Amino acid sequence: MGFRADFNSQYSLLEVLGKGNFGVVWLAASRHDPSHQVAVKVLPKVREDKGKEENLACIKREVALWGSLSGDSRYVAQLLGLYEDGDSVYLVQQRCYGDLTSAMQHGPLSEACAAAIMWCVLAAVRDCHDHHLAMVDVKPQNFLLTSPPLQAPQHTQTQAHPATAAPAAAAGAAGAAAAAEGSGQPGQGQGQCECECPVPLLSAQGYQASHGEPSSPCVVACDFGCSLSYSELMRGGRHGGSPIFFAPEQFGSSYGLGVDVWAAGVMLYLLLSGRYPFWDCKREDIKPGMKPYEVMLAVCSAPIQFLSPEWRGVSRDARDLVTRMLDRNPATRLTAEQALEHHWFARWGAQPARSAHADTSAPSGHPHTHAAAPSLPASPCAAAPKRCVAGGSSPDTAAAGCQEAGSNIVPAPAVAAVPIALPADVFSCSSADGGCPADAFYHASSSSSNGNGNGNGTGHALVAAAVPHTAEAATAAACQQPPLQPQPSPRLTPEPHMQRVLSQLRSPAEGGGGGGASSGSAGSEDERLHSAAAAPAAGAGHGVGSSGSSNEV
Ligand SMILES: Nc1ncnc2c1ncn2[C@@H]1O[C@H](COP(=O)(O)OP(=O)(O)OP(=O)(O)O)[C@@H](O)[C@H]1O
Repeated sequence: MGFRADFNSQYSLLEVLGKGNFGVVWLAASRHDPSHQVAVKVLPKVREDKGKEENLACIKREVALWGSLSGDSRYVAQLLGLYEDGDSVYLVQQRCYGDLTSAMQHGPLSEACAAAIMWCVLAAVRDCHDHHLAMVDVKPQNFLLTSPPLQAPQHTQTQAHPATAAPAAAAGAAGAAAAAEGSGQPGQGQGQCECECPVPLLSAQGYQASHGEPSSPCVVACDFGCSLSYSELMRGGRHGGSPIFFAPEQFGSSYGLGVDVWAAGVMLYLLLSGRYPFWDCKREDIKPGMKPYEVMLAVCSAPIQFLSPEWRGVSRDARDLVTRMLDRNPATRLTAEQALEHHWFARWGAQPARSAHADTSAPSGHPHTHAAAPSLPASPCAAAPKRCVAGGSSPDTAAAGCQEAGSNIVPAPAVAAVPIALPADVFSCSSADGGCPADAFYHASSSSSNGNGNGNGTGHALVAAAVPHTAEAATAAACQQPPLQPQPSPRLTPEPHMQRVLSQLRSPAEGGGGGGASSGSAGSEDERLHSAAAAPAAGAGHGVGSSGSSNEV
């Protein structure tokens, strides 16, 4: 393949970080400088389901797309070196700490946290689009944490998301905090600062780190196996990816870059509520074994609502952004660039107007390669509107309480539903608490991930403060505890052979030219890509059928 053949003399494999469908990701150290640790994805050259040549062509294609992006975007996991031997290919890359699902396992995230993460997600998508590439498989599993996640923080007991705390628990930990806050009514406290976040990015420094030089983003994109270049999109996109993140037009035969923004919208909904937008189930409870047509019906026609308890206390700005990203019309859906300019981000300190972050002097010529740090408030905690503890049973009660506490909470309006009859079980949840039995559906596209890649925080202890005695103290502790320092991870330098190998891979003969598609005029092509004809929702089924309708998702 033209890759270097001396992997073993350059790196030693230390431990398995995770397993994918086709390869194993190892933690490895440089033999010359053992403190230099990297992740290495080891892929077999021969796979049972593919001939060797076909398999190698797929690897080359993905490497070409990834290499081109990672050289230009700081929001994409860095590809540092390419090696091979008789049996395997070794992709040396930036060491990360598990994927975003690990940060979501304790329930919804605060808005501050979700904003920091979503900024990086959208910036990665934008950078892909600047390269005339659709990422296509935007989902939490494909964004890796650049710092070790906070281990199940003790303070979640006092700062549990209002909707995730069972009443009994609320009467205990959160209730005690609320009582001490002065409400005198356990479980009805309001105005709790939303500073919990499993991603170590709560401090002003941390937030800045996710936005500007020189620190690193909190998450970076990986896995470009489903990505499609401009010409591939124009020929009619394929049905790669995870259907639950599909945009309506993706069930049809033609789609454009907008599918990534839709998927990012699904992610944002998930981050803020722990639920998928079109199913009233918690993420882990989604009904297993849904057929593609069932997913399609929901995605194409179910109302986008914010009625579940998790949305109490979430700002109108956040819901507005979700709604605009989940616009079923790809022609009017926000672009990634427009989404980054949404005032929800400005609310958290980012001012990502094109003029603010564009760096047209960047050598690559890509205007977003080096984002300038937006101006920041002194502290995101100080600037942050507070999130209610949902003491009342109705959204109105919670809203009133939050408004008293200085927030802009309003009862959540439902987005108009498209009237279409759906099989009841598409939305049904089977267990008593509204949950469904299993999560097979969600994990269908990465079923063999074993979750080993979360990192154990070795050397990066992020110790939760002692449980505060009052809600005020809890707020203060959360806001004033020493800034959680993202681990400094300066841009690593790709090995010298990378440039040569990547340019070979990008040659037209290799067909890996997605990354090279950035030549030529962007304007009208971009517009077409962003709004490539969507299959009408009601008639979108043919696309699924063509990709094998009997397959479960
Ligand atoms: N650079 C990295 N640093 C740390 N952990 C990583 C890194 N890349 C991947 N991982 C972890 O390794 C595991 C497997 O990753 P991999 O990319 O092979 O999975 P996958 O998305 O299922 O891939 P595929 O479907 O292409 O086989 C995941 O759990 C992921 O969190």
